[in-house]
Amino acid sequence: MGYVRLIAFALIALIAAIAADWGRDLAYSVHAALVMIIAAGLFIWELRRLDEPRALADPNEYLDGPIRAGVIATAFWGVAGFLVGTFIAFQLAFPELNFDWSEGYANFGRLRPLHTSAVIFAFGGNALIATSFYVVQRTSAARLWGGNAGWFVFWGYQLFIVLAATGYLLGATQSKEYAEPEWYVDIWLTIVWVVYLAVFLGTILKRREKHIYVANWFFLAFIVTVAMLHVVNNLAIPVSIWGSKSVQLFAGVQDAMTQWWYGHNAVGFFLTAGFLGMMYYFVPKQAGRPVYSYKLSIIHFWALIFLYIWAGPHHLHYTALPDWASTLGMVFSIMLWMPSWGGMINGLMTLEGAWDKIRTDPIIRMFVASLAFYGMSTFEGPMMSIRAVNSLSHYTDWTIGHVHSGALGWNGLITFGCLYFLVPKLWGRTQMHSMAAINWHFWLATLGIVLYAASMWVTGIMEGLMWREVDAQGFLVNSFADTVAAKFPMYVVRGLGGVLYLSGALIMVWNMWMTIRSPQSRVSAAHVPAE
Ligand code: HEM
Ligand code: HEM
Ligand SMILES: [Cu+2]
Repeated sequence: MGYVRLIAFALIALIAAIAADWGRDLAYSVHAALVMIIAAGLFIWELRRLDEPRALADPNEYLDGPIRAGVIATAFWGVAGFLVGTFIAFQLAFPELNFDWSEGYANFGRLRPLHTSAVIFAFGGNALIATSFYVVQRTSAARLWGGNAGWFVFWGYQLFIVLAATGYLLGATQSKEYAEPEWYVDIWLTIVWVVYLAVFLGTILKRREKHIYVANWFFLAFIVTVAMLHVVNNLAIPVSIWGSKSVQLFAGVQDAMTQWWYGHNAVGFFLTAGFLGMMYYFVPKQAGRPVYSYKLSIIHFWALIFLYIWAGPHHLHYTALPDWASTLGMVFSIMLWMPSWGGMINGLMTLEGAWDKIRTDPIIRMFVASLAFYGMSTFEGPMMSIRAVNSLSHYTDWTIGHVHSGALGWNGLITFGCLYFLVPKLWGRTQMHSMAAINWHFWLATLGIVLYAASMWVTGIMEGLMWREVDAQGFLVNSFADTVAAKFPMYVVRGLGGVLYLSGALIMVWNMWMTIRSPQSRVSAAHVPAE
């Protein structure tokens, strides 16, 4: 087995070396060189441990290594993504920050996809992979399936992130929002994702608990649907296998519809279903209370996944898309309000009998605030999907405000709560190093979100109204530049919101570091059924 791997690594290094040499563009050559270095490194590593005896893993212990790594990666990419977000926020306020010397690499246009991918896929994705591996093992009372495949998923996913991020800076993009990576990065992600699905499903199949806990339903829906979305939206033909450029299979409005079917369900399954999986395990655990209603969880699960899939056309109102399709998207979006609030209610009501914890437990407070923002953005979304409302909100900062109340509030806060839950558990500590620091994090993050969302609602509605303002003769009153100038103060406020949010995350990193570093005895990780 060791020799097979040696040969494989050698072959990959060789092919990558040729690809780096023949590469037709910079991003492709740099990526090939990177793959070559990694494969060569793995070759040497494999060679050096060839005749070392392999310690057999104890099948009665959970595989927590990839989860610990995932927790650290989540915090790391979170800070990186928030930092880029804050920087591009200031670039919009102060265009001089698009420096001449970094033009073509670090201007707004290149950094924006870096931000969105870093926060959604690197921060959110690592959080989802780590928590799903944690939850599926505990609720199945079984070790992660597939030996070290969990490690492959972790490292394979980090490689995907690095290829995507460096690709954007070097100019490789297929120009589809949230699906910017080019064809070979997409293929790599597909491989990693299929292994992820296998590890997750394998663990569920060998479970020693009769029931599949509801959190796993949500995680599974997330993994399966993202696989489907990713493959269909990335159907493309490379111009050459020695270059990064590719041509999309679909064209025109069909391509746009495929893209927003993908984009909207990235929200629905990546940023919602997966995170609801987190919610269903960590909120009851931290509150010490059972889930409010299993019946509700099943009803809102099926309603959510059935309705989300149809709502994509609300991103394409007033376009070449036929009216009926846009109406369909609008109707399904409005219906989506109900299952969304079903999830929020189930999470919040789990605290029944433990409401006092909002005052005493900063982690619970994060979960509750997160659910409140989830409720808020899933009320705002259906409203924005109404054609008449969308004619005002579309193209404005209102959309950006909507995005970030969901992303910073719901996804961000729930992830922080989970990290605070996981770090002491995974490193065998009784609790986080500083509870006061969690409190600080909570307030900095919340204030940051409020500044962000409030400023975007103000500029968004303002610019929407300015664009449509006409005088008595029917002429437009404002030029586009007028609206940009009017937005300046609000852009500064948004940037400050980012600074606050980022500072909170830095405090979390310090707190995690202090907790992991502190000398305490390790607790064993043996199976506890249905923990
Ligand atoms: C410190 C925190 C953050 C700041 C300051 C920030 C800032 C920004 C800025 C300035 C933009 C570009 C807006 C524009 O083009 O007008 C943006 C876009 C975006 N950000 Fe963030 N961001 C932050 C955190 C996050 C997080 C945590 C997520 C997701 C989990 C996120 C997801 C997005 C998305 C999806 C977009 C694209 C929105 C669209 O195209 O409608 N951001 N962000
Ligand atoms: C019932 C739930 C939701 C509905 C019906 C909904 C609906 C909408 C609508 C109508 C838009 C504006 C489209 C446009 O004018 O271009 C939008 C944009 C967006 N929403 Fe939501 N939303 C929902 C929940 C969420 C949540 C919870 C999040 C984040 C966690 C989110 C993230 C986004 C993002 C990232 C965009 C910007 C897409 C772009 O780049 O243009 N949405 N949503
Ligand atoms: Cu949508």
